[in-house]
Amino acid sequence: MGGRVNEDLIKERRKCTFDIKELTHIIDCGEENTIKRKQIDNYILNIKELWDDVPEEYLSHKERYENAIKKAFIVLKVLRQLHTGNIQITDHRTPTNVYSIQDGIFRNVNPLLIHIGLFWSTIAAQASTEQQAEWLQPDSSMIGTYVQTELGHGSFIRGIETTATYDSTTDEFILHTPRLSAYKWWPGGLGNTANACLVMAQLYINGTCHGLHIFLAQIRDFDTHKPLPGIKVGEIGPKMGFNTADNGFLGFDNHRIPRTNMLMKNVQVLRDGTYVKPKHDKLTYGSMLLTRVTLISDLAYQLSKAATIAVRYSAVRRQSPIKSNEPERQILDFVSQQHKLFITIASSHVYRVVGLWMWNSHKRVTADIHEGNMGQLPELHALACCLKAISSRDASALVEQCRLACGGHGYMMASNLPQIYAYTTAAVTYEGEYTVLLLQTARYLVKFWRLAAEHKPLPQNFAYFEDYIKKNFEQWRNSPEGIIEGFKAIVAGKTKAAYDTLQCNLRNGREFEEAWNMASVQLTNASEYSTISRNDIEALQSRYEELLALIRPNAVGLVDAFDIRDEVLCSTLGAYDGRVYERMMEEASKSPLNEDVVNESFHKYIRPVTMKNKL
Ligand SMILES: CCCCCCCC/C=C\CCCCCC(=O)SCCNC(=O)CCNC(=O)[C@H](O)C(C)(C)COP(=O)(O)OP(=O)(O)OC[C@H]1O[C@@H](n2cnc3c(N)ncnc32)[C@H](O)[C@@H]1OP(=O)(O)O
Ligand SMILES: Cc1cc2nc3c(=O)[nH]c(=O)nc-3n(C[C@H](O)[C@H](O)[C@H](O)COP(=O)(O)OP(=O)(O)OC[C@H]3O[C@@H](n4cnc5c(N)ncnc54)[C@H](O)[C@@H]3O)c2cc1C
Repeated sequence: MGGRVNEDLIKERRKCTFDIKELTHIIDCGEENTIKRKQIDNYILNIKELWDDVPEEYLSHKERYENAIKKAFIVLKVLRQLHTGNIQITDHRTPTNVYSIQDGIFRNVNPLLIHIGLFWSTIAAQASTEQQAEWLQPDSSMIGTYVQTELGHGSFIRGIETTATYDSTTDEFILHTPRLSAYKWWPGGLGNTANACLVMAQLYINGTCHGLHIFLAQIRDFDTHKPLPGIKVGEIGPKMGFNTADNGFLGFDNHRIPRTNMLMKNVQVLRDGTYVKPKHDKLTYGSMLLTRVTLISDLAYQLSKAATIAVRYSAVRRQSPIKSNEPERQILDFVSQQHKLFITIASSHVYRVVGLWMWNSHKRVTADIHEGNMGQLPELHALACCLKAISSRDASALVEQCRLACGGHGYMMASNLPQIYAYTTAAVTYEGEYTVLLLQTARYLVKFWRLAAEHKPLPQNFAYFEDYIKKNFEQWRNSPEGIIEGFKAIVAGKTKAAYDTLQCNLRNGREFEEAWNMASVQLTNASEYSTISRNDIEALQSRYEELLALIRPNAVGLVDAFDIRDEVLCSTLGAYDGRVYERMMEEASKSPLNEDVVNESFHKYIRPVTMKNKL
């Protein structure tokens, strides 16, 4: 759409007091990354076949999938070309990767997301060198997915019922789905797209269960794409979002795979059935750990999209004067509106920085694990669980806040805010449900509180538990250091309260697991523990309002610095030029209900009723 940029946005950009490009480079971790990102953006966004004539909301469930799969294979080809050209596109230090561009191309989810993101990365992390050499071929026929969750079990994966039984006479595993609740249910791309999968199953050798292991299984013929004998596979149906992801179900009827299809980097089953244990029980859960870490950055990016849309719209939208004799004001001038939006911008930066830090920590800990040192794994797991849970919950709440901040127009699909919300809120559940993950972190904290309570030595990271016990916390100070101290007090107080309840339940004769369940609200909820006083809260509130006023002239500059192209934002409300009403009218004209001046239903159903008495 050509035309002038909205006058209010022009003024906002003139008001900005910092160098927008400089912030973009900081967000991208350096100017060279910004340049690389823009090159990839240009390259991909110039592929004409990736753009829709009809907005995808008007397509049927089947058409949506077919449209998405067409695009997915164009993108896959590009990915392979870029890889061949040695362009590193999967570096999660920054959004300088092809994943962010996909948001625009699919306006939904790439059906190959799990193939690209989880299938290959799990093989790379958990298959032996020989297996990798065989499977990780650039021209592989495999389109895979990650198949873990079942109808009956998602959170409690030890309860998974699919079995992989070793048959030493044929040197094979027999994959089997013993009952309905054991059907695999949810994996992305499983419904129609994948011809292979990594399946999580209980390993049985000579009648002994060795717990969960990962197996590579072909499920469809590479040539005809028909399900192999003994495989029942299909798609699970429409969802709140993720509708192009063909999430699927899968059942095995004594399906045989070679022994060498178990992922054997960390654990092995030998030809004679000997089981060689891994160095750490939970290395099999490594893909979940990695995806949780990756998600923090992805959620930061979703927040930056929502903030860009809502802030630009709020600068363009004028409604009601503040003083009665004044013209109507930009809704961005209302302090309550600033409160809704600026927190979203800030949260995006927070999770971007934390996501990057976690990504680097993951790299470091993985390198240690390769050297046989598992020492840092529990802390990384505890942090990843907590941060994935909190970032997804915050992101979905803030995206929804941005949608509401756009009033009625935020309810339009063409604003793209409903789709961003549907995408973001799914992350609260998948890859470890919110409460379940918080309880994993609580388990870790309680362990160290027990050491503190028993006056045993604590690692440096937990020294503040001891400070709390000795009442060494300083009075609240309104400064970054003071805020960190305040958070430490909250964590220590919260952990102590939960620990005390746990102990009390145990003293009352409860078994540990039951006592844990009874304390679980305290284990997950924030509590009132703080060194902060009522006066401090009032001081903080007025400081906060001062800061809102300080940010106000830079609001549009701050979201421009996210540097998200219109083709990726896909929003009538958030485009760079701010021509909101023109875009809304243009989008409305695409509705199939506007194709005929009089819809045929009028003659069939309306007219016979409304004209009845007049005939
Ligand atoms: C890469 C490119 C992608 C980029 C794009 C990103 C966007 C992605 C978008 C969409 C993707 C959608 C993907 C969705 C995929 C899925 O959802 S796959 C399925 C995921 N499922 C889950 O996450 C299940 C959650 N449940 C669990 O993880 C486990 O059941 C549990 C951890 C809750 C409990 O496991 P359990 O075996 O029962 O352990 P416990 O007895 O509770 O604890 C035992 C000890 O093990 C430690 N531990 C647990 N997990 C880990 C781990 N991952 N790593 C290290 N350690 C672990 C735990 O702390 C206990 O330690 P202690 O005994 O010492 O206390
Ligand atoms: C969009 C989407 C994509 C997905 N993609 C994949 C995929 O590619 N591959 C795959 O294998 N899976 C996938 N999943 C499945 C996903 O990982 C699971 O849905 C998720 O792990 C939650 O498990 P659940 O559905 O069993 O929830 P449940 O565990 O049944 O949760 C229901 C409620 O019970 C509570 N609860 C459960 N256990 C406890 C406990 N111990 N203590 C306290 N409360 C508890 C939860 O907090 C929640 O409130 C996907 C899911 C979605 C929504």
